[in-house]
Amino acid sequence: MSDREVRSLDDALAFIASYIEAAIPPMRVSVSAAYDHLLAEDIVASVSLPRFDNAAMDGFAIRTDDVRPDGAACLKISQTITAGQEALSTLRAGEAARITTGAPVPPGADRVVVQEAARLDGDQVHLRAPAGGKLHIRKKGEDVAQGTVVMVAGTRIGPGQIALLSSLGLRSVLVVARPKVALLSTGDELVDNPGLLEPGKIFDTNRPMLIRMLQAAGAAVTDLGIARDDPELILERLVAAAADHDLLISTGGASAGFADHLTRIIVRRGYLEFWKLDMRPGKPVGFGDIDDCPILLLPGNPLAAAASFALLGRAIIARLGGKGSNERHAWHLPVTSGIAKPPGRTQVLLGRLRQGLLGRATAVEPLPDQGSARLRYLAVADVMIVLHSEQTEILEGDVVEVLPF
Ligand SMILES: Nc1nc2c(c(=O)[nH]1)N[C@H]1C(S)=C(S)[C@@H](COP(=O)(O)OP(=O)(O)OC[C@H]3O[C@@H](n4cnc5c(N)ncnc54)[C@H](O)[C@@H]3O)O[C@H]1N2
Ligand code: MOO
Repeated sequence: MSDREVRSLDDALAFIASYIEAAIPPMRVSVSAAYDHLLAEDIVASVSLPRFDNAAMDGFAIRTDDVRPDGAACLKISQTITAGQEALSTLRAGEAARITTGAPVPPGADRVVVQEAARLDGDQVHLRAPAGGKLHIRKKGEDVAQGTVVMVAGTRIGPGQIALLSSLGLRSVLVVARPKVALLSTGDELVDNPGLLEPGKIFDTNRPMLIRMLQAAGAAVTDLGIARDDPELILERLVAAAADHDLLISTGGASAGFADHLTRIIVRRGYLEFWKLDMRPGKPVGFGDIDDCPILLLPGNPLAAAASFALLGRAIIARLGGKGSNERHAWHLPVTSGIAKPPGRTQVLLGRLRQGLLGRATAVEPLPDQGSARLRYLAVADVMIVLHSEQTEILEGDVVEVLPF
């Protein structure tokens, strides 16, 4: 496809979907190392949970047949079973087994009576087990039946998923490998370390922000630091990183100025597949490859970098992880005030969520002062509002697409 054909955001996403054909291969990791990864396989329970009938309370395992009609029973304590032991002998008529929570219920027993309802008397126990009372037995497979699909591919592994995987006794799981992304800031004006700034310099804003956005998107980030506006130096850094990364991302130098080198650099070692989209901010965004490694050129203005990363960078990373690049993780919410927008381009605005009951977002407030170089509202925003190319006048209460920041 030539760069002429890719003009809209949708064209760009379709291009990315066809360009990145193969996902990076999934990897097998231990259950604990799978934390925060996406599962790359369905998990089928190879065992039942609970694995065996066990006591839900500390007390006595009994046979209901031994309970008198008035709910009382006097039984001989024939065995003691604690959690971790095996229940070997069958409970016979007239017997009770002293048992702890989690211990296997002996064959023959069909009920556990809590110790608060029992009184010991030598090797006898007097207890009350009225009809209709709780059985206090956790039955084998009542939680998870063997053969059930308990997690599907694509699930993000959090603490709860780790709990279930561990309970099933899995040693390892197949997860989507984190795409390795190298990030480079470009610009003579940029300085990294807080301290005194020489006249004309500014602190790098984009890289610290993008590192976190990349990590949140599931990437393993290599920080390539800042490169001066020197084409040879920028090319050298990108070529070196292309060898062992799945994606390169640059910020700055993406537009048309005499010191904007990125588009010219790329064509020396690869292709510029598309450049400049009908989108604001983020218009000068570009995509291509260097030594067969895809590269995303983000514009230098911070909001432009954030918006184009949210729309295109996340799509590339999702694609590398095996997803369709058009499946954006977005919400839809009504806006609290109207927005005027020219047709024919995608527009991204910063927004703040309005929370309703239980912190649920009920609406989104478009924030003012949306110049793409302005920083103040970046710290107030929690989302980006994406207005599509065909949308024009958005009225208060109209539902819009909202992306997490
Ligand atoms: N003649 C034209 N000028 C510009 C155009 C255009 O089409 N024609 N497009 C404008 C738009 S839209 C954007 S967005 C910017 C994008 O420019 P570049 O990607 O070439 O970025 P730079 O020129 O290097 O920087 C732009 C701006 O952003 C600041 N910057 C850059 N990197 C960082 C960083 N890591 N942290 C903080 N700030 C950064 C830089 O100092 C500039 O102020 O171009 C417009 N111009
Ligand atoms: O696209 Mo630029 O991103 O307007 O600021």
